[in-house]
Amino acid sequence: MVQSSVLGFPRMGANRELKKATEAYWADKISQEDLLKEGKRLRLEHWNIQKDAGIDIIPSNDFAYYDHVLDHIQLFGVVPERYTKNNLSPIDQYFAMGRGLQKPEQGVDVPSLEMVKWFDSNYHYVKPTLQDNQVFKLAENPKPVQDFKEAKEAGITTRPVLLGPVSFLALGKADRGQTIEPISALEKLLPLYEDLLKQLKAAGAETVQIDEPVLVFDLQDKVKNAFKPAYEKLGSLGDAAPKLVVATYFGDIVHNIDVLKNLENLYAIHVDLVRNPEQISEVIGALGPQQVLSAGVVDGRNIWKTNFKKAIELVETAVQKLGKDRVIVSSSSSLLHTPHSLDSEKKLDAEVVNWFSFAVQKATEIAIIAKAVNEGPAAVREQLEANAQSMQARASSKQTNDQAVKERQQQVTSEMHNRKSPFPTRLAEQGKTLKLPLFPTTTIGSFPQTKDIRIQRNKFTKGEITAEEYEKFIEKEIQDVVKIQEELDLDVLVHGEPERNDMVQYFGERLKGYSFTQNGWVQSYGSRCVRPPIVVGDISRPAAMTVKESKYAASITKKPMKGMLTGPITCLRWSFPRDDVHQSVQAQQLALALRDEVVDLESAGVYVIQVDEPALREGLPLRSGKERTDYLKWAVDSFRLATSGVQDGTQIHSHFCYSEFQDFFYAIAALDADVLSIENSKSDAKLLKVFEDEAYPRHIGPGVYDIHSPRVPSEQEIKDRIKEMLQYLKPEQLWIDPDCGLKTRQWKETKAALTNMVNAAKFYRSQYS
Ligand code: MET
Ligand SMILES: [Zn+2]
Repeated sequence: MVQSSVLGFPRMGANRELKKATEAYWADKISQEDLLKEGKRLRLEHWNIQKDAGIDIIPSNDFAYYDHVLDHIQLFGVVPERYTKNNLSPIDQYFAMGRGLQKPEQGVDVPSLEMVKWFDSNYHYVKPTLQDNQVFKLAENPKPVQDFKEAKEAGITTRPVLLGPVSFLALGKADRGQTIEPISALEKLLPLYEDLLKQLKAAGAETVQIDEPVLVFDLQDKVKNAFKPAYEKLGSLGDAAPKLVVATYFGDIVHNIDVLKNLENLYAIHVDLVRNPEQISEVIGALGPQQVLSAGVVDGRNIWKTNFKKAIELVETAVQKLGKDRVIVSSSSSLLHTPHSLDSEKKLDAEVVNWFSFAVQKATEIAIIAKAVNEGPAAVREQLEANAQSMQARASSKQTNDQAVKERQQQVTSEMHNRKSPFPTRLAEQGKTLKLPLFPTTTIGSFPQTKDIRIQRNKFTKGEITAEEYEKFIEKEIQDVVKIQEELDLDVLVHGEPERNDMVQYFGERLKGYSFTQNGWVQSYGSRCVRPPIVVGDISRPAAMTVKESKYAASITKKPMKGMLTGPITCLRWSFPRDDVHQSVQAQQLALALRDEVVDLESAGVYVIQVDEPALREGLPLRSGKERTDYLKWAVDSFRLATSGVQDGTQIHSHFCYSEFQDFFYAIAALDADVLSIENSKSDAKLLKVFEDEAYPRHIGPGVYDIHSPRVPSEQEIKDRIKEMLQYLKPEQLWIDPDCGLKTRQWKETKAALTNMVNAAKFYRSQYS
């Protein structure tokens, strides 16, 4: 029989209970025991949901209190010494690596490990950080075994999920000052996997899902060559270990298929057939005579209902070649990237809600597809009919098509993508308007989103306060942050974004063509969740979106005020995009809406405008080639279309919260932004060399401190960072700013950190002028 499986389930809970519990724990409001209890409750709830949906193969160890890669870091003892020397409890050590820990009274002050995007998703994982003489050590009572037993006690036999050894290392890096190539440690790491697999088997696990998502990349030879021997070794454990299901997702693996050939001891291979359905025949061709195909046909990355007809056809193709016993129907990836359940959505438009499916519903879809294949369509006739109707209704809905938007798109010309003059001319003009000192200081936009802000916003949403009252409150907030920034003596101010619930949602709510959920939260990193809006139709801007607040902020200070917008690619990437129209079309619609906004800001007297594009890089197709070139072309075009409507004296900034520009530099340069702010505090300043090598002429503010952590960097630390930066960047080119916005921080640490930052900038200012 075809079996149904899920690769992973969202962790947060129906009402983000995990977020609430971890944050309460961090704030010393609940005990460690309470936190662990809540974790257990959530795991059980999620297993039961999947069981009730009819899923045959339910994952365990997909749950994590912060991040599943961080779980593996601790599991294998890849814990840098700075986190081990304070005798923290295991979970405190874990959180210290995830988010840093500063407890002066206990003499603890450690920054977090680096956190980066998980493939091309908006989930972030903590990077395994290795030492030159890395020693691995399997944790006692390993979490995957604990979780398996926990489920078993509750009567559910799960399939534990592990991140595979090759991916674990390939996704890691050498610690600062170390030179180890992580993959070189594979041989030392493998025995721990062997040990772990044996323990899982002893606990009763029959199969294990080993994720090797790096197989979708173009791999370095060293990594690629490491695969076969590693899995020959793990596969050779025979009955001493569970059967291995090697899972890949977010791309095709055809270019790496040779490493999986003739590994007869692998029980199954999982592939993402939503992204790359065409890989099915080659993957089937590479399977050995007993091996099983796990067919990922229900999208783990979006919220659209699965087209049953197509999915069933795909599974049938596999069944015809392999037989029912050698096919598993599955989610394409973990469902981590999709919200928990549609059940709590009471306010969605009735027409639109019928097009959606969240994690709980997707689990049911998987079970239905398996049933249709096993028992024939008649067994699920009603569901199939309802599904076909929904597909039909969406395709022909008025909500998806807007003629005026389409016409405007036809009128876009190539000149609309260019600023009036080249950068040197613009710089001179901007110098006259803005009169900035050397090493200008600024922040990235948001200031702490205090409890009070959230309370007032909630009251406003619920209609408990009037629009005027809310507006007054926002104005007061803006006054406060402007005053604080003036006191801190920052050079380019921001209004602090108090009116924004989220940098994408806020814009989505003001654009036509979008739909919103009440509770569609998706984990972004740690306890942080986002609620991506959903693009359902053609996009346009009925009215100005940010002008009121920015104009007000500019009116109450003599210093330059920076207007703050989210760029077209980020709006698109951090929404759930349509799957019925190419993303380049959606990006251009967003760009046109933002272009109007940029021009309106300028007309309102805002002469510095930052258009954030933190998602630009994550949208980069995972492999080089035509797909990537095409993406870069339309992504860069959409940014330029959005920002090129202004005069030379208006300064366009852009912001990216990552520093890996190596494969990407030309796109960043092609944006033609006057100033870039980038994340840099946790990476080697050497990465900035690319700007020097390429003689990048425009201005750059590499972040001087980490904003994910409450830790306050000292003035000296910031000076040291600036000094490193000056090895690669010219003084007249350098801006001083934090890595990213400060909305997740508290005021106390924010003021302290910015004071140190401004002092460090002033120090260099006096040195160089
Ligand atoms: C993830 S990038 C965030 C940029 C935004 N302007 C902020 O400061 O929050
Ligand atoms: Zn950022």
